Amino acid sequence: MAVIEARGLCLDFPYYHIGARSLKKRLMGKSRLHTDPSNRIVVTALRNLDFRIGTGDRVALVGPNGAGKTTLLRTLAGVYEPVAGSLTVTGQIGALIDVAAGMDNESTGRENVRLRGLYRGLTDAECDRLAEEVAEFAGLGDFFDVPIRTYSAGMGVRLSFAMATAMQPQVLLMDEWFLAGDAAFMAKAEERLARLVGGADIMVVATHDFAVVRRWCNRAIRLEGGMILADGPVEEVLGGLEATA
Ligand SMILES: Nc1ncnc2c1ncn2[C@@H]1O[C@H](COP(=O)(O)OP(=O)(O)OP(=O)(O)O)[C@@H](O)[C@H]1O
Repeated sequence: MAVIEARGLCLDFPYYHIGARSLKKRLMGKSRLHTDPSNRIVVTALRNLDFRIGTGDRVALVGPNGAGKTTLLRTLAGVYEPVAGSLTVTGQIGALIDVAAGMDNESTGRENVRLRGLYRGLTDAECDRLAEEVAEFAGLGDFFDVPIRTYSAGMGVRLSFAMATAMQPQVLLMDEWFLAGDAAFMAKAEERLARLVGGADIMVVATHDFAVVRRWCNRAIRLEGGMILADGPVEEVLGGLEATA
């Protein structure tokens, strides 16, 4: 059974390159910036978050630009380490967050898929099958056997999507880029996405698109300034957001 539990979760980003004292003074008036014990400026991206997400929850992270949605997703995926509080994620994670995350630019599409499969503990034959399956869905033709640094943005999305959706996770974490494919690809992708979401115990998606929230989610967490302003059924949380828009 999959569970995500956060207690007093906090995350800061240090700004290493900001050294000038006058600049520091100017920035310090802003509420999310402060200095750490080493006198570096840090921005508080997530503040004191408490929540529990359990099996069956399809959660939308909503809120304005800079609210902390992507940072929270990446923290759930283990990309960032909290600076305070605790976070427990039980269940195998599948992340559709950064298109190129975990990919080697100099390797081909096929090599990248095989590497991912080996990392997940698949046998050689299973990796071959996985590569064939991804190749067919991504529809990259001969480009599947060319280094991925030569891919266009759309080709990168196709490969990442096909790869990320080829293995069923228990905890599915998604940023809204999955909607960015071309129309023909998305028509094909939607069915696969629905299967992936249906097969996951937990889904968390960061999005600005209320239609996406209403279609795919049963719960929404509203973030602003790195804090949780509301957490509950979709209509309740979106209603609060629409009222303040
Ligand atoms: N790598 C980073 N280094 C420094 N600050 C960062 C970094 N990533 C995010 N931040 C800061 O953390 C805060 C939250 O950003 P985040 O990207 O999580 O917001 P978001 O809600 O996903 O916004 P958007 O809707 O614009 O994608 C912002 O103040 C941002 O400037």
